[in-house]
Amino acid sequence: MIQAYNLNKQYRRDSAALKDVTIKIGKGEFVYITGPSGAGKSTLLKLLYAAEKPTRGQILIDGQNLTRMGAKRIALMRRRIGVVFQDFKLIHSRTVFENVAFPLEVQGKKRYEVANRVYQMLKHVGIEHKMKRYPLELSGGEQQRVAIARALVIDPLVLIADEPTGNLDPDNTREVMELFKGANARGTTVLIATHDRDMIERFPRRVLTLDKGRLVEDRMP
Ligand SMILES: Nc1ncnc2c1ncn2[C@@H]1O[C@H](COP(=O)(O)OP(=O)(O)OP(=O)(O)O)[C@@H](O)[C@H]1O
Repeated sequence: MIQAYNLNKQYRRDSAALKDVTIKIGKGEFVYITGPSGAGKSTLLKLLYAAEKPTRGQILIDGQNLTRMGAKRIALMRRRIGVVFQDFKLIHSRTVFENVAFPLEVQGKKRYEVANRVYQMLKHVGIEHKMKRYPLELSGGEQQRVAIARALVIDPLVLIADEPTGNLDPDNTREVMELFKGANARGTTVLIATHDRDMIERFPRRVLTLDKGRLVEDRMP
């Protein structure tokens, strides 16, 4: 599903955020990316969802070479990737419902289908009673669930989450993990960057460890 070969990323000439990272992640896998602060976790994810370009190396997603795609094809590929950011990146001027509807509208789905799927997804993450509220009227855990609903509503091929539980209490963390596990059980490949050792121990899965931009360990549970 995801193949990355000899990925290098230099934001500045004199330092590399990623050095020769090669990874293969199969369809339906659930993978953690861990490592100390500054190790390159967010950078790796950004390359995989094409928010940044590698300085060197190749990325194939579902057999398609991301590094050779033009802007249009990248936009099409992005529609198949759900991303959950640590700071949620919800649109504050839109309601919860509108935030989750957005990726479906971009796909050109019909209005009744959008309404139906958004409602089902909000119910799934347990936040349908707040669908008319605006993001800043919600707690951090609630906003996180909206962000997850927005990522999952498109039934993504790949779900990418950067420190998704960084600001959550243990109960919310558990619920978020259940949502990710559910998406994974339905066939979505899941990639999570995290510092949270507890989470990895509680839900053991494959762990890729980065350190100073290098992949230093690839461990199966
Ligand atoms: N936009 C940028 N411009 C310049 N340097 C950057 C940029 N983004 C990241 N870096 C540098 O690249 C390195 C890797 O950063 P990255 O954010 O990928 O690490 P991380 O493992 O996700 O860290 P954290 O756990 O603290 O979020 C760091 O040295 C960081 O300073």
